Amino acid sequence: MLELKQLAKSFGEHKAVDSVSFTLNKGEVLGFLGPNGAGKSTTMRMVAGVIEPDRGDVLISGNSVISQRREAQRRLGYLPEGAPLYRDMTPVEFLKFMAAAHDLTRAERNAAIDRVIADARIANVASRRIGNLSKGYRRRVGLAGSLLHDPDVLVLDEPTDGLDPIQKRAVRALIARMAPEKAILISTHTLEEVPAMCNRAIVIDRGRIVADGTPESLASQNPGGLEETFIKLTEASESEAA
Ligand SMILES: Nc1ncnc2c1ncn2[C@@H]1O[C@H](COP(=O)(O)OP(=O)(O)OP(=O)(O)O)[C@@H](O)[C@H]1O
Repeated sequence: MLELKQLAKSFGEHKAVDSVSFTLNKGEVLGFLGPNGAGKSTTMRMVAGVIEPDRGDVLISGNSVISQRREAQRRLGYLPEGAPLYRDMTPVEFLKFMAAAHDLTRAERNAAIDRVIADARIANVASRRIGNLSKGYRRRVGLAGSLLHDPDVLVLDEPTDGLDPIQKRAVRALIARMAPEKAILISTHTLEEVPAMCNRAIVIDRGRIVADGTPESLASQNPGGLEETFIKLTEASESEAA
């Protein structure tokens, strides 16, 4: 469903993403892990077609984000880092706007909006101004927007950031419900939620993949579990940054 082919992006002299390749199949929920500045968001933004790679390509259900951009984006749901834009809209207005961008018919639109409001649990704030919502609710409005067109592939940049424990659990449950029909790529800094949410994990460091396996297999490599494996794989870049 999702294929990254030797994806690369530099900012000036700095290689943010350095030849990243992997394939994600239906039913896979991939935890995309790495220290600050490792290249996670840059990779996700290239997958979403927000920035162009210097080299490589991304196929979404067989469609290139470069040469078949519209078809590719039709099959992709993307939750960017941070809050959604359009702070002056209400969630319902934002979702109508997103539905129009996806060319949904009026009947499809209304059904889809009802579905994602329920899934993201935002009914109680649906008529308030987005700019006045808490960080967690804004995150959930963004998540609702990414799910509206029922995409094959979901790219979620820190979807549980800013959520309280109850809402984190609700988002994990939603991801688990959607997982069998989709390929889902999730970045997170919360390693404890990886085994609960993901059936595969990739660690990226200085723009390159340094580990790819199940959360259990990565955790079993060290007595301290996933956290110790993560630190060992990425400590060189931490000391470089210091
Ligand atoms: N628009 C940009 N211009 C210049 N440098 C950038 C830009 N976007 C990202 N970078 C740099 O590219 C590198 C990778 O950044 P990226 O945001 O992809 O990392 P990340 O793994 O998502 O980090 P974090 O966990 O902190 O969100 C960093 O060194 C960052 O400073």
